[in-house]
Amino acid sequence: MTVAAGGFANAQAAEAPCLSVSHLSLKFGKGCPACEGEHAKLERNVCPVCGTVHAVRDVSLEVYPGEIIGIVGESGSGKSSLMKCIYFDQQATSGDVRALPYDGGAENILTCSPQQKRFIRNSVFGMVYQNPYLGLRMDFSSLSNIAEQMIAAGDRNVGHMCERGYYLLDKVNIPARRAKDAPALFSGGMQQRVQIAKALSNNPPILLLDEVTTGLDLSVQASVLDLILRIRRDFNVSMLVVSHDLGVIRMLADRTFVMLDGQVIEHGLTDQILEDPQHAYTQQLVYSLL
Ligand SMILES: Nc1ncnc2c1ncn2[C@@H]1O[C@H](COP(=O)(O)OP(=O)(O)OP(=O)(O)O)[C@@H](O)[C@H]1O
Repeated sequence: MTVAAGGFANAQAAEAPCLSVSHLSLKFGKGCPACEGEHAKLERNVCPVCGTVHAVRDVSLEVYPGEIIGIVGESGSGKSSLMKCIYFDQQATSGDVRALPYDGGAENILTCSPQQKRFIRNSVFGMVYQNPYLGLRMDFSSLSNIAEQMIAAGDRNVGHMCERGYYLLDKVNIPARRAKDAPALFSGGMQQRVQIAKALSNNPPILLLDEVTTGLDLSVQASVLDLILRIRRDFNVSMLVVSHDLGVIRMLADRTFVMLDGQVIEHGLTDQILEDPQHAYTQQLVYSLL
């Protein structure tokens, strides 16, 4: 198993996407002839005949090195399910996902063994959840949270873990004097910053961020968004950012995919989507932002 950390050295690799998702689908239920295939008839994302929920339908996207891709859509559109499938929190029903940093993208990582998936989760991806309770051990110190992630990737050098922990906490603006405090004692914005530091522990080339600013005060939200942009610049990581808030996507994403009822209904450069939305739903989203 090999992983190229923190971006790609040669120009050829920089041309290739670091993450490719092809025809990814996730359904809850068995499906039936009425809801499968090209002429499927669904009510929103639900089959009116068998009740199967088609949470993600045939989604394809590519993320290039150093790029931030935004996924936007209303609640229930399938954004989080898509992210969960990529990070193996949820088993996709079908599809193909390749990560260039993992064996040069030779394998569909959805079909990897549990051991390979653990490696990919620890070393190729860094995950930041909306709910910090999912990403952090609230009663461990912030330093221990980072060390835990490094141990999971095979690091056993206490000095190295400590050094990296202080370095990353400093990068996310957590002062050294709070490094031994548990995240349970921190504000929501600080918890998200510790989650970001933990996600960066093993220098993963791809960060996955799921509604990371939802529920935070506006000023705290702005500081976390600034931090994310700084992290992209300093660590040269690619990011997949999920949010229901087009304002967040506008600030972060180079390209944007709009999801509705499990499908991508529109995608393009974020500026293009904002200036000239084509789909009626995207137009509604954009006008509500003005
Ligand atoms: N375990 C499950 N069983 C059945 N349906 C599910 C399950 N998990 C999710 N869904 C459905 O899948 C669809 C997509 O959900 P998902 O959470 O991905 O949406 P979302 O766009 O991320 O919305 P939110 O931000 O509210 O989570 C929704 O219709 C949801 O009800």
